[in-house]
Amino acid sequence: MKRDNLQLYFIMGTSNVLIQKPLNVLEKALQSGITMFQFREKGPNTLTGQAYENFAQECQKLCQQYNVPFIVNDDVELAVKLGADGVHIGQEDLPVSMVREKIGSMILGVSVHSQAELQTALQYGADYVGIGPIFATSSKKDAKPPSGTKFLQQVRIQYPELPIVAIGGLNCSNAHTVFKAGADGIAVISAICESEDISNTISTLKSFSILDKKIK
Ligand SMILES: Cc1ncsc1CCOP(=O)(O)O
Ligand SMILES: C=C1C=NC(C)=NC1=N
Ligand SMILES: [Mg+2]
Repeated sequence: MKRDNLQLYFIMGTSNVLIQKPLNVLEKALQSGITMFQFREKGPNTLTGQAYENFAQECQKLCQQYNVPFIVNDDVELAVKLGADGVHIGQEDLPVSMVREKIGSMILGVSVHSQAELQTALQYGADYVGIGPIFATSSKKDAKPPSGTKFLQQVRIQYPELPIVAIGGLNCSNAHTVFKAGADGIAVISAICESEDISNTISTLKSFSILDKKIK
């Protein structure tokens, strides 16, 4: 995984897409240039069983067509079964050590909210860390309170080379702040799922990271 893969990391499940069809939203996002995708089918009235697996497979197929890494949230078994490009786990999921054993050299992303959680993630060779929620979000029911960019800045200073993606309430009007704080990329759900113009939203979100590189 290259740090650039994290630039615009789209996360979606059926519960995040209100009107359009989830697979149409994903295809549009892939055509518009997302750089990584996370399958996150979680929460009330989401797909289960064979339908769940089929949906994941459809998403994976689309990502393969556009040569974009396909990451599975939480469900390590599914990721291994599908031969996904990676998994993303939180601290409440399987212990990071066990996951690394199960997935071998697949991409391993870990959510971290504290120095202790960061050390655990690094100890077991996380390929990237997810830091957030930066701002308030309604896409994750059990999200912790918004942390702002303080912890993000701290981690960047401590680990200049660590791939970091910021997440939580990110959109076209605030994404620039997390790139300035040192994130390699942003992870978004609603900014894309609820966008009136997905390609415009995506090109705007991506512009901040290129812009910041020039400014730096
Ligand atoms: C999965 C997750 N983890 C921390 S916040 C969040 C939800 C992000 O969704 P949105 O981009 O719509 O705020
Ligand atoms: C909670 C999360 C934090 N960060 C990322 C990238 N994905 C998640 N599901
Ligand atoms: Mg989780």
